[in-house]
Amino acid sequence: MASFSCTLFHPLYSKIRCVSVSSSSRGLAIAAMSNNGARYQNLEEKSKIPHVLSVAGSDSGGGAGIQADLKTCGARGVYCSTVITAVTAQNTVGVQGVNLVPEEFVEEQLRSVLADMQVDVVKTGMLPSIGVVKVLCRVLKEYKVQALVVDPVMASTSGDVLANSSILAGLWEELLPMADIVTPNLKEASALLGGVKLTTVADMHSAAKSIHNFGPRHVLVKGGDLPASLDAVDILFDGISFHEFRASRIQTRNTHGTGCSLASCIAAELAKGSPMLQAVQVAKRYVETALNYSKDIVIGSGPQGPFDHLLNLKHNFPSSSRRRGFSPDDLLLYAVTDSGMNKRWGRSIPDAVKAAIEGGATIIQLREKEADTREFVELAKASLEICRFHGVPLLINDRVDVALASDADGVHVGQSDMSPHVVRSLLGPDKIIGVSCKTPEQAVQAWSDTADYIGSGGVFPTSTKANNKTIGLDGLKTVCLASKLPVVAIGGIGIANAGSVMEIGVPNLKGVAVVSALFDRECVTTETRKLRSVLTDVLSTQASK
Ligand SMILES: Nc1ncnc2c1ncn2[C@@H]1O[C@H](COP(=O)(O)OP(=O)(O)O)[C@@H](O)[C@H]1O
Ligand SMILES: Cc1ncc(COP(=O)(O)O)c(N)n1
Repeated sequence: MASFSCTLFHPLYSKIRCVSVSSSSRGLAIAAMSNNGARYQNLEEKSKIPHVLSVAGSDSGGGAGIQADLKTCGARGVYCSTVITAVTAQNTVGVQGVNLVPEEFVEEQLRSVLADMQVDVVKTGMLPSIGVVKVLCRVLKEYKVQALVVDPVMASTSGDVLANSSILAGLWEELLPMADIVTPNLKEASALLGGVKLTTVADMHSAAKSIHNFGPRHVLVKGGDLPASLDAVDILFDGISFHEFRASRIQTRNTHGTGCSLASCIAAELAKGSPMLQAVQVAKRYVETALNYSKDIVIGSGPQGPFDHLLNLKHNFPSSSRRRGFSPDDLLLYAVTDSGMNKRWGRSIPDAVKAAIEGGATIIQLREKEADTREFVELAKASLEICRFHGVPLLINDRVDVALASDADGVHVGQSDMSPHVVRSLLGPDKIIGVSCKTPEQAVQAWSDTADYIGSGGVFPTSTKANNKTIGLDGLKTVCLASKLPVVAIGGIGIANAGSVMEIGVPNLKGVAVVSALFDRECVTTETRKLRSVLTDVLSTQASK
């Protein structure tokens, strides 16, 4: 094994550092580091967040080990600190190299974190030598934590050895008796039991019971590798009863790191205060969802890829139809669908969307006041496919749930709908949020509520919205002048008056939103094309001034 030349691990490094905290008690360490212990402890009570310490190896491929633990805890809303026991050169093909961190430096990392950082749960992964196991057990005896989760990592799924059998004695005699749960896969369970063959769910039951004799409070034997099993079955034994956790087996090559992620998710749930059974249940569901979500992503060319812990990669970057960011110019010709009108003309909503885009609409909003939720989601998904193909953003009127379920590009809300601030917290930083505003005060509020644009109107009387007060061109201009956000005008706008709206002379008025003038007509494409040409003429006149 290669030796370390990196300064980080140089023995001198510890000498030139400031005095380390040597208190053996977490509470004492915190008080010692504060000028005002009482005030600090008060703060601790108020803002304490669940904290998992992962003691594991680094996986350069980012799918397993420390990297999986960090991502899993992040996804579950739990803070994760790390003690690195080994650095591996690893990818989707296998493990090309392993470099061990010296035991003394593992100990130094452990003490740094445990003395200071209020760890709730310790989760262990790759412990590459008996020396590291012993150091860990010694240090853990000094610091009280709520729970210890042991994933007895011995080999990667590619079959490469990450810890040899010399660590077994340390597991049997010292670590397992301290563990609240140990989570071996079939091979690890077999190794812990001296090489017995495990090929059925019944074998998993008896293995869990035998491993329990080493002293852990719970044993979870994972069946990800159970041959010929349609489901992914895991067996938990708590010393009295067996519990079976079953998930459908996801057909995917992206299962690298499932074991690490399951264990760190259990640790995260325990840190939040869940009982063991519930923690395992949530963790199992988390892994299944993440695998299902990322079953088709392609990272690396080897036989085993990582999965998407944050359930986000595919979401944000569909390879062929990636959505670009929002631009105020998207507001130029804003088409708002109305199911009643389209039905009258014998058109489905996706057909209406397609026709509007072909005529030159630059953004689409689905406004469905009558559709059932399930139908609305399906309409949104079908419309989104068309919008993505043409690079046109799709927004949903009012229904944040439908936007989330369909992965639409954003939501438009009114003054009595969910606050844009809350919508933002649900949709995240990338989605587009629009707000209807009639007054300058509402426009200012929309900006501080993190909206992307405002819709202002009704500019002219309209039959589309009952009891809607009109603000006229003067009202529109007042709102635009107060707004730091781009504005789209709405309400009774069509080919005949769109020019007069765009000519009110405020630079942040970026376009017109139209319902009846496009969709209460026989040919949506023709009407959209005519309106687009009016708007293009206004823009070119403005540009030439
Ligand atoms: N293809 C799959 N579909 C669904 N769940 C799976 C799949 N493969 C593994 N799991 C689950 O992932 C978790 C980790 O199991 P396993 O892959 O056996 O561990 P390890 O990564 O330690 O080998 C278990 O809950 C297992 O049931
Ligand atoms: C650093 C490190 N720790 C753990 C694993 C096990 O993960 P898997 O069984 O999914 O290969 C790994 N491959 N690398």
